[in-house]
Amino acid sequence: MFDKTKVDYSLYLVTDSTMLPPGTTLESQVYAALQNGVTLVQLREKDTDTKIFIQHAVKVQKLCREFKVPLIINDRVDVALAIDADGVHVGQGDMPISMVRKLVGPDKIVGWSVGYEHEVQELAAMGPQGVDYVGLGMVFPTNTKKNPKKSPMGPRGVSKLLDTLQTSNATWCRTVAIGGLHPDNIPRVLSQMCSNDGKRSVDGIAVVSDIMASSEAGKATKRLRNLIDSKNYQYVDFVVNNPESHSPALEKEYIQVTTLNSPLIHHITNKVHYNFGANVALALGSSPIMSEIESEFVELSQVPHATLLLNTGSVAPLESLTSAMRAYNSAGRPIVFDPVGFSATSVRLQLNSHLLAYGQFACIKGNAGEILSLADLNTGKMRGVDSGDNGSNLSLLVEATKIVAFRYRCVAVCTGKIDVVADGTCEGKFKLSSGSPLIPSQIPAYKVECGDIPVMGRITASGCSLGTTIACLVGGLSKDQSLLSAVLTAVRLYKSAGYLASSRCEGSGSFQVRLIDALDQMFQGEDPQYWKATLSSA
Ligand SMILES: Nc1ncnc2c1ncn2[C@@H]1O[C@H](COP(=O)(O)OP(=O)(O)O)[C@@H](O)[C@H]1O
Ligand SMILES: Cc1ncsc1CCOP(=O)(O)O
Ligand SMILES: [Mg+2]
Repeated sequence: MFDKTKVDYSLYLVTDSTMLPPGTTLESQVYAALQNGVTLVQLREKDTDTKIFIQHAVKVQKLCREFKVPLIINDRVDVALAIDADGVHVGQGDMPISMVRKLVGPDKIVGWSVGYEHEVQELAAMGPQGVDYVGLGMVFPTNTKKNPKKSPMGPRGVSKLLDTLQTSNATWCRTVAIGGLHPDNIPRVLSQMCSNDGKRSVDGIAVVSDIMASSEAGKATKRLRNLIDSKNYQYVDFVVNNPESHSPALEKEYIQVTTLNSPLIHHITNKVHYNFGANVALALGSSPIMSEIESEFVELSQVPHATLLLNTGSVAPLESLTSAMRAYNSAGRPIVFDPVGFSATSVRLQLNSHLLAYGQFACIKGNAGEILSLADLNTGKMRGVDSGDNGSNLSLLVEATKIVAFRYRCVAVCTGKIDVVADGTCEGKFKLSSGSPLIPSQIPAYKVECGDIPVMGRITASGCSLGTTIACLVGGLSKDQSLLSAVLTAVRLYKSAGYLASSRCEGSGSFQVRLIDALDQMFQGEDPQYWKATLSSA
């Protein structure tokens, strides 16, 4: 009998014998998985005759006992009782939890599939005698569930369910994330799935096809085991921690390295920003390419120092944006994300939420309306792409920027009269079960300001072109330099250039030209007095 309070949920194999590769059996796959680090097994064999199901269950149970790993039976409470399994897992449409518990008794493990906050509240109301753990999902679409009833929730959706577990004090209940989890997304989702209080992350992940459909199930399991145990998600090929303190001398070094490396800045952006963005990149010693040609994305992402600026102002097709994101994430190259008009329309909200669910961004930048919306702190709906009345008090904007940085494990930038920068990367580290290395309020945040420069907010693509500036400095990074410092340098450079240009222009028309002049001069020149914007802790 297992002490169900001591179950290790970290790597949960859910079986499916419909996807076995030739030459393997259900038992051989389970055995290879048990040998290489699976910590819990669920026998889930839909549409199998009871007799055959029981035959498999007895064999698998024997294997699990050899490795001291609990065996959970999916759906079939009768089979679980018949073989004295260690527990049972039921879905929302299966036998009610109260009946399951009555049949299996208090010591067996009872698991429940959960996808909505009200289902979490329901389990919380049952108390500890109800559900012992929940399968949260589906995180992403998966072919092991026919006609999924729910749209994929992504790591953000799981985090919301973790929030509900926290707010409903279901402290006893453990959690596993399930649905479309594979090596290319597991580190990312493990680093992003966390309650907003920073205290609870998932206790593990459930996988199906990566093991069951693999002709090398043992090797596949070991790879998953290593990803989970690494507790580290280094999503770009330079450091995401920030050992050095920021200084003008450091900024000069970052500018020099950008000039030296002349990063390729791949823009997928809105039509308004095209020309302006390309010229800003050139002024900053970088090499712009504006391309929505999907068939060249992988090739572009492999160019040394390639960086993607994903700006959804006039949205390109979702498939195109997603494939670009996947290419740069796979290449370990940074993506700067500008979700223009994030909540202005349901189309934009859905598109940007999809991108946030499927990709990792090095930097997410937006105006006050966009950042407040991303942090679920926007009282109203954005009107168009402009920030709206961003008279919101600075402390709210700082809080929102920290939340965005925390949720998406990136450096977040909120623009306005005062720009806010927050580093939620937590040095790429994550923890199972016990939340995040940092909670939102502990996220380091900075202010960059240079007084009121109204003209900066009155030209279009000025925010977009800050995105280009950030992409240039981030793209130029060498291996031992830090993401945060590159973003801080970009924001201070751009704000200072805006100040300089505003003192030279005759109005918003000439401001844009003067801005490029100022960027060009400041980037090439040695005049520290141009760097008027101040950086301070927020
Ligand atoms: N009133 C202002 N004073 C100083 N800088 C500003 C002001 N308004 C905007 N900016 C700067 O202009 C750029 C665009 O900011 P914002 O208008 O918030 O973004 P967007 O163009 O995406 O709506 C940012 O670099 C920001 O720092
Ligand atoms: C006007 C407009 N419409 C779609 S994108 C865009 C430009 C937005 O640029 P920015 O975010 O820099 O103001
Ligand atoms: Mg903008």
